[in-house]
Amino acid sequence: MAEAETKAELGTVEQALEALLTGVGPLESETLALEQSGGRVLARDQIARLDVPAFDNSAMDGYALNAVDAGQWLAVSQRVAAGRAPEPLMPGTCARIFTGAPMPPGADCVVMQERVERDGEQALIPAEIASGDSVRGRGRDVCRDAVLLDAGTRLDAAALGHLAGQGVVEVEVRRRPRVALLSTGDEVIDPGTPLAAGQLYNTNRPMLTELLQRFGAEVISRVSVPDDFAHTQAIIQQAAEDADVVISTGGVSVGEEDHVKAALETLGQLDLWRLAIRPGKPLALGRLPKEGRLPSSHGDVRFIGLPGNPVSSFVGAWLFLRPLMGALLGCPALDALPAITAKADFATQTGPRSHYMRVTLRFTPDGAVATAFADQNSGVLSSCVGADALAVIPANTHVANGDTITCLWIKGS
Ligand SMILES: Nc1nc2c(c(=O)[nH]1)N[C@H]1C(S)=C(S)[C@@H](COP(=O)(O)OP(=O)(O)OC[C@H]3O[C@@H](n4cnc5c(N)ncnc54)[C@H](O)[C@@H]3O)O[C@H]1N2
Ligand code: MOO
Repeated sequence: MAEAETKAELGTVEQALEALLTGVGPLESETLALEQSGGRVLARDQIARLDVPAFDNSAMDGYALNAVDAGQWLAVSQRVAAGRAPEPLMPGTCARIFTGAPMPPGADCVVMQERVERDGEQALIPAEIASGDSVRGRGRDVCRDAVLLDAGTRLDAAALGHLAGQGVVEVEVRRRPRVALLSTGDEVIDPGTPLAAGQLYNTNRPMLTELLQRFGAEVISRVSVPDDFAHTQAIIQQAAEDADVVISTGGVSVGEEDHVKAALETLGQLDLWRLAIRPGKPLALGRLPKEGRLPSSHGDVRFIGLPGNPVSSFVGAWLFLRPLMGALLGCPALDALPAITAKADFATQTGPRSHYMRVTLRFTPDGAVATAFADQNSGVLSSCVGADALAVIPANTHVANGDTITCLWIKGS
C-alpha cells in the first residue's frame, strides 16, 4: 500500500483535467422556445435588436416639463398614461404623466407628484429640478446592435428576462450533454427493496443525477452493473452508443471485483488512472469509440470512472464532471469552481495526497472562516450534506487553526 500512496506515481488534478478536456468542444446547438431555455447555454452571441427602453419615459408618477420652466405655476396641457403616445408639449406648460409613460417631445424632466401643488388645471413646480431628472432615457439599459448576452452564457432568470425584453421568442442553445450513469457493485441495490445482509442502497445514483442536471447534462440512462467482467464490458459498450459521456461509480480500485478499468481498456483507451487526491484516488479517465469510430477521432465518448465511495463520487463530480459539462456546453462559468480564501478553524495534516475537505463557510467582518466536518472519511456522506465548499489542503501540509486556506465554493456553483 505504501508504494501506491507515493505522489510520484499518482496523477494530479491538472493532469486529469488535461486528459479529460483535450479535444472536447461544444456540442451542436438546438433552437428552443424562450420558456424552455432556462438553465441552457447560449450557442451564439445574442445581439440586441431594440433599444431598451425603446423611448424616453417617466420614472415617476408626476409632471413632465422643460426644466427652464421650473419654479412657477404651469398649466397642465395634457395627460400621458403608460402605453399612450404623447403630443408635443406646449411651451410654458407641463404634462400630467405616469411611470413608464413616454415623455412628450419638448419635455426633458419629470417632478414627482408629491413635490407639486395642484390647483385645478395649474401645477406649482418646484425650482430645484434639472434637465434629465426622473427620466429613463432611450437605450439606457440596452443599445440596439450591442452584444446583449455572450455565447456561453447560462440562461438564468435575469438573462431570460433580458431576452424577453428584446421580443425574443426562440433562442439557439447548446444541446445538453447526454450522460449514461452506471452503478457497479453487487451489494448496491435500489431503494424500494428491503436490504439483505451486506447490501446498501445506491446513494451515488440520485446524488450524481442531481449534480449532472445542475451542471447542464441530461442523464439518459441509469444502469446497475453486476460485478463481473463480461457484464461490465457489455454494459459500458452499450452505454457508449447513445451517450456523449459514460460515467460509472465503483469498481475502479484494485480488488478482484473491480472490472471497470479492464473493460475500458478492451473497449477504448484508458488515459489516466489514480490521482494524488483524497478522496477519489482510483478515478479512471478514458474514452470509448462509438460504432465505426476510432477512439482517437473527434467526438469519441468520454469515460469517467468515479470511485464508489459516495464522498469520492461527490468530490469527483465537482472536480471533473462539472468542467467536462462546461466544455461540452461551451460554458466558461462551469470550468473552474470559484476560489475563496478563508481562515481554517480546524487543524489537519495531509499525507501524500491533497485533501479536498468538506467545509461550511461563515462570512465575518474579518473574512471567511471554514469549519470542517468532523469525519472526513470517504464513506461518510453526511460530510457533504450542507457543505459550502471544498477546502483544498495540498499534500504533505500541516494546517494549524487560523491558517489561511483556499476553498472551492460549491454551494451555489
Ligand atoms: N487494496 C486497496 N484497496 C482500496 C484502495 C487501494 O488503493 N488499495 N483504494 C481505496 C480507495 S481510496 C477507494 S476511493 C476505494 C474505491 O474503490 P472502488 O471505486 O473500486 O469502489 P467499490 O470498491 O466498488 O466501492 C467502494 C465503497 O463504496 C460503496 N459504493 C459503491 N457504489 C455505491 C453506490 N452507488 N452507492 C453507495 N455506495 C456505493 C461500496 O459498497 C464500497 O463500500 O477503494 C479503496 N480500496
Ligand atoms: O481515494 Mo478514496 O476516495 O480516499 O476513499
